[in-house]
Amino acid sequence: MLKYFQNKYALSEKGAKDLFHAIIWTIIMDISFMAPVILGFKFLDEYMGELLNSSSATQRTISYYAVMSLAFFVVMLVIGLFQYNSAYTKIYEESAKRRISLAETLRRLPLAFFGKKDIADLSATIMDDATQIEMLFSHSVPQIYAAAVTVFIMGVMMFFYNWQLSIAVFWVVPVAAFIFILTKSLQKNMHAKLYDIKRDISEKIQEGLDSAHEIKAYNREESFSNALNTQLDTLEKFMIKGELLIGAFINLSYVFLKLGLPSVILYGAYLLTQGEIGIFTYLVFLIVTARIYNPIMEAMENFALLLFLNVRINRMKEMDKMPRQDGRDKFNPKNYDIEFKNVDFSYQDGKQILNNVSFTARQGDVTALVGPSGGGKSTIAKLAARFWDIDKGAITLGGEEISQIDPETLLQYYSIVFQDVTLFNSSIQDNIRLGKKDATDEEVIRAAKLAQCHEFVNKLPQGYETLIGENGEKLSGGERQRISIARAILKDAPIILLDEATASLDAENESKIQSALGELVRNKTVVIIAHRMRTVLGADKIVVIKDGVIAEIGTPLELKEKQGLFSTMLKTQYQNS
Ligand SMILES: Nc1ncnc2c1ncn2[C@@H]1O[C@H](COP(=O)(O)OP(=O)(O)OP(=O)(O)O)[C@@H](O)[C@H]1O
Repeated sequence: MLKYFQNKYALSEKGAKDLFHAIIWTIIMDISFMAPVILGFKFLDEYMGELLNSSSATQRTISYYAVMSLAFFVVMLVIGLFQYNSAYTKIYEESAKRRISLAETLRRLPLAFFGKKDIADLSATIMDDATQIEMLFSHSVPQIYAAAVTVFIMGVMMFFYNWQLSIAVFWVVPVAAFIFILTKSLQKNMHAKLYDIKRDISEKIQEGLDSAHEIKAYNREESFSNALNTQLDTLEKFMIKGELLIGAFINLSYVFLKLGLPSVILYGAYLLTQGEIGIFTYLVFLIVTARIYNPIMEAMENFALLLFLNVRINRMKEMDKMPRQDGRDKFNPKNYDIEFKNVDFSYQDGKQILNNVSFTARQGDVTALVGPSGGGKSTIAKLAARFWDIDKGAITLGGEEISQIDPETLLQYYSIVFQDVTLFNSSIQDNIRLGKKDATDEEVIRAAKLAQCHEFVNKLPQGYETLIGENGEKLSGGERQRISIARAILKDAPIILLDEATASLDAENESKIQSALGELVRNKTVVIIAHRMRTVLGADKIVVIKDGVIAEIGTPLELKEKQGLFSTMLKTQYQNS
């Protein structure tokens, strides 16, 4: 049973146990709620009997039942507390664990995953789905199981009490359940589709927020909001259609359930007139019948919600299956040479991007990756830092395969300066300090000076304390890039991965960044994605990548003399400059 809960609802072992306890306590609570009715009848039975017999015990009977009622009240209160604790407190604890485990899954996903995968989808799974699941587990799941067991127990008791009237009470249940089950696959499909539509809408909104500048700059506001409105219209129409269709079926099954009470009234009256049952039995059945359908209806409503839960749980299971990156925490490479050995690689879409790539980037050398756009240069740089795991071959650092090293441990040895600099909405000082969180103010300023930041920072109103806005929006492109270089200088990692994207900068900014880079790369293993031939000519080794394979490899001089792709690129760039 526990294993079943674990698999079906993606729970931890403890979570499955807690759910089981919650169900048991809800059953006890449901049954205890029937107790006042039974007690009431017992009282009426005795009291009326005593009244009719003019017995003197009436007063004692009232006191006895008053004490019993009080005792039941206390017992129900205690049961209620246990039920609340098991169904709510424990389930919220499980939910907190679930969120942490999802976050842990995210932490273990390949870093590059976050570049492509929609963040809206991931955050929806962690926050929204986890909240919905939490609600359903505390409010619905225990109630469904408990209702089924409670109604079964009550049914058996009633059957033994009077089987003929019990048939009048329960004949409607299988009919209503049958109609309800007919809608199950309809509801399942509807929930899955609804979930997809909602996800698309949140992705669209996220996209709008991310590219608000571009949308404005290219005057796309109208077409963007039209597209969003169309999606919202689809959602509305789909929800109305689904509600009408499913609502019709569900109401039909409720109507059938309600037929139970008239059945008992009529059939009971018949049995009464035939003298087969007494008035007391008739009344007991009438009152119990009036109550017994409520848990069944509640269970049906909850069951409908549960179908929605499946969609969300499947989404979580999907996330659990994503490729995780694990590895050793302990790593002391004997040197910082990075070696690619016959590496094949494809992204998740399966299209092969790199084919049999082999080269070594030696410690103390600058290794430049050059080649036509889309050839695979950035992919190689990202693979060198284990942003993704490769399909074939090996990538080693200091002779050890990086696929065996925990990514967080590995990244301690890297400073990465890519084109798309990410800055945080805090002070310049904090943004630089990201490179080394315990750096002193002096160290931060030293790195800023080396990265040619000090001058522009001093001109800002609050200097290093100046808040730079979302992703550094208050800074120029060159300034943002120099801050990211300062960060890398502060980190002082032995390996530098650098996307030298300075082509679009003005001459002054470019030369400033050049001198900052010169400082950064001194005596390190440097892999640079080079766009300008000036940098390339100073490199120790050039690797020319075209269509995912190494077209040429050698020193600048060797490649110039070879008169191949590199020499053509060199000439083209000189002609254009
Ligand atoms: N996350 C990704 N998922 C799927 N394909 C990708 C992903 N990133 C890159 N690609 C594809 O891999 C190929 C190589 O891309 P990459 O960015 O490595 O090339 P590049 O040589 O650095 O190009 P550029 O000089 O234009 O930056 C391209 O065809 C690109 O479309």
